Amino acid sequence: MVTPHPAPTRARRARSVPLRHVAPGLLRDPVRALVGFGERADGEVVRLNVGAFRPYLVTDPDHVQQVLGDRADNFGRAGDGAFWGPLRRLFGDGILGDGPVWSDSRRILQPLFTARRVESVLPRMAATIVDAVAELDAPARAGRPVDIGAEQARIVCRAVMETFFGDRISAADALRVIQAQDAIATSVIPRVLVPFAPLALPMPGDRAFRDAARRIDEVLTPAVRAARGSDGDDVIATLWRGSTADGRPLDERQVRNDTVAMVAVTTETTVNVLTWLWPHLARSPRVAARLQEEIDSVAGGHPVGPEHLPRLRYTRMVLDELVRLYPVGWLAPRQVLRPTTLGGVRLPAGATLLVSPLVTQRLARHWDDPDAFDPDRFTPERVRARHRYAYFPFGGGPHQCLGMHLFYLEAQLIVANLLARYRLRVRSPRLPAVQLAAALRPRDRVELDVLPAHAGVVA
Ligand code: HEM
Repeated sequence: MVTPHPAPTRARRARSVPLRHVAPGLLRDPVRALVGFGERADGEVVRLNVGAFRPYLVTDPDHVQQVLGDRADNFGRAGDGAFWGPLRRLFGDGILGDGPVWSDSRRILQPLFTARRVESVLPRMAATIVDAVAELDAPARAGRPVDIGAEQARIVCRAVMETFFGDRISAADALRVIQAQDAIATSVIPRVLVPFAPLALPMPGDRAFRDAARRIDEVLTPAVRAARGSDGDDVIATLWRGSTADGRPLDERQVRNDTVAMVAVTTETTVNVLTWLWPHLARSPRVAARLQEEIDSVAGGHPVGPEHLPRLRYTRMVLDELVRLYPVGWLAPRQVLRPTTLGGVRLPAGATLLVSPLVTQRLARHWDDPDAFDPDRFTPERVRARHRYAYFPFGGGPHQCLGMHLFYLEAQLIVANLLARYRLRVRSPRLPAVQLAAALRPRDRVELDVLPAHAGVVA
């Protein structure tokens, strides 16, 4: 049922939070500055006074629920507004958009990522992950440190390209796409920071963005064309077989747009978020010991497969805590479609709302000691006691993330297999700084020494 929209008449204007309160920190420590905005809002819908750009910040779980879920029909994701406008130059219309085109893409892609469907590909995915992890034997033998972000990218690309893209894109090509995505993520920052600048106005980063988008198309367009008319239950063949609500087949543009989007979301999300795990474990020896103990007792030093996952409960809690602190989809901007009110505040049509799991998930009014890494926040009792939208790393409502099941199962397999086979030691326990690009990503590399967990590993 759609909740009626409150009449805009009796509402008040939003309180304004001026930029000078937080500007000094915005460049130095953007996460702290954004959470600072959220703390100042104190649960109200407030207006951020960022020069010409004056979006509304929505932090309270009840309000988030209305925007993303209950009243999502009045808060659109489409438009050339904050964030999505610049990214549309790469992803076009499709699964990362809104309206009828998005709805066709969502209906076609959703069945590929249900819990059941992901579980059905798990045996194959687990075998690939076990193999890809074992390639770390070489640096372990040589005593050579590894860049764990690069290793995770290698492991994820192999696992996902095989199971969701039917090997139509080689792991090497997928790594090339990831490199171009890295360039996209950083070159789009000026436009994310100055969201009111028209796209026609040249800005720093535009050329790098265009070059990277071209490199992505050079890899993915041939794969898209080759898959036309073929069988298979992979992402690209499924898109070609899909049709619009009025029965027309998708055109090449939409298949291309959705392929580019799905390669991006299946790769950089998991790769980026896992990078923070290792320094956090080094800084929280009790968490590290409990995680290791669970993996050892469940898998007994053997490769970890799908049959072990239901018993890796603490591993799952560690991942829950990781995406609380580092929700890759850190910002979900929305546009008000018809005048309405939210939390007693008047919202005109066209206004931009900023909903951010990064902010709500670090607010002291909802989380004790919010910056501490504490997986025990995710015991079933504590989860039940919390508002559904105090924690929404995967969004909610009609645009809820398609990849949630994939993320948890894949990440559990990667982490558990790494720790079943090796002892990983970070060279520095310093946490990588957070870069707020199109997705949230670590600004610094994390280097690890790889030691064999038992004598059988490095013969
Ligand atoms: C740590 C991992 C991930 C996080 C934190 C995450 C987070 C999110 C969030 C917050 C949204 C909602 C955006 C909005 O409401 O505007 C979203 C959407 C989406 N995610 Fe994820 N995601 C992750 C991994 C994945 C993976 C592995 C996939 C692969 C299938 C994926 C596919 C998608 C898609 C297709 C959408 C758009 C859905 C739609 O608009 O209908 N995500 N994700």
